[in-house]
Amino acid sequence: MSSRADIEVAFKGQLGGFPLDARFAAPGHGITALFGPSGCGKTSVLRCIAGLQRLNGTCRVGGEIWQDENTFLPPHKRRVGYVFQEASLFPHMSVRSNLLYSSHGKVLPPAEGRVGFDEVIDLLGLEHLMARAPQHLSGGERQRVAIGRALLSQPRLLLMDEPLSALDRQTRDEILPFLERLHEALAIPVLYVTHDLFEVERLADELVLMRAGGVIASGPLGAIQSDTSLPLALQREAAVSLDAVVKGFDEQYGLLKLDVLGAVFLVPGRQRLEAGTRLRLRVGAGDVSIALEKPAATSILNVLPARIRSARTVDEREMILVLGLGEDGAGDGLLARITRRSWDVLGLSEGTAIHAQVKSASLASR
Ligand SMILES: Nc1ncnc2c1ncn2[C@@H]1O[C@H](COP(=O)(O)OP(=O)(O)OP(=O)(O)O)[C@@H](O)[C@H]1O
Repeated sequence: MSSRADIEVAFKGQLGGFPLDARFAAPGHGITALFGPSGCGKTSVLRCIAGLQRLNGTCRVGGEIWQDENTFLPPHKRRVGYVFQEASLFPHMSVRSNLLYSSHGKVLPPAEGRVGFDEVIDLLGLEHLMARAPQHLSGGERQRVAIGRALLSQPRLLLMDEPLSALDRQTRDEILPFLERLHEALAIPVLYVTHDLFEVERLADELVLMRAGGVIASGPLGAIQSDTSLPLALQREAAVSLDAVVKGFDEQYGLLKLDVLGAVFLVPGRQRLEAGTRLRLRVGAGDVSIALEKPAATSILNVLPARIRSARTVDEREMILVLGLGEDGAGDGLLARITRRSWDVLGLSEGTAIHAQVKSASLASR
């Protein structure tokens, strides 16, 4: 049974003149994003975890001690897979040989707990590229091969350092679904460094917020997104990511019915999806408004019973509210950015039962 503390890191020291003091715990499954502005120390934390940079501290992964006051395992004993911004493939080897590098050119037979060769090829869509040389691959294809090679080294932990930031937007959008599929199919925990909130919203299960060499908060994505004491919820583009399950499809209007905790959303769907498919919904704080009564006639598709969990003033004009979906407010959380005037005119307070009107919610497959 995995627990939140399957990955525990704490590093403290100076990198040149830069003080790093970073401590967090993360579960041994899913994607944990390390998010923060450029130069806040994200890469340095990954390098410390990989054993490539040595600072005082501790690092425990899945019950193994990689570093503590008495231990410092060298990088090759840590079993990490590392994916960098730029894919560094061996130029003289085919895609297939690159993928099989860590198993000395051999496809290992399937075994319990081992990432299978065919599975990786399939998940990353590499079948048709196997005989190619790296110089004949697009940037996105190269990065997919680099991810495959890292996975086939059978890591206990996959470290990804801005794996999409060297790619143009279109290529990034092509790769994201592959990362989402990996995340569904494989049990290897991933620490994913990014300064792109969009990637966090789409991929992360857990979030470690970093600033100036330190960790200001860490925990499940939804909890961090909707913590109004943190900077994320106060940003203009604040949003929550909801994990939803397809319940049905309205053929006539092309609408997907999606279950989240405490509500059912109707969202325009590109295609019919199997009931039970998992999707991620993004709901921006600016797309949610509040009604005390259920509006009798509205063009808004999603008008959802909810309760106000908490509220915080952002500036002289606006407030940010945390809502709990459902009549009892015990479901998933939403953020709503409203004016202070509306708060006063509607006589809102914490605990008030309201209707959340969601003007738009965008979909990403999981
Ligand atoms: N070995 C080192 N010697 C001296 N300074 C270092 C060393 N490693 C990192 N630094 C400094 O530590 C700070 C944090 O760097 P780091 O690359 O970890 O940040 P980051 O959050 O990953 O940034 P980016 O998003 O731009 O990659 C920077 O000021 C960097 O110059």
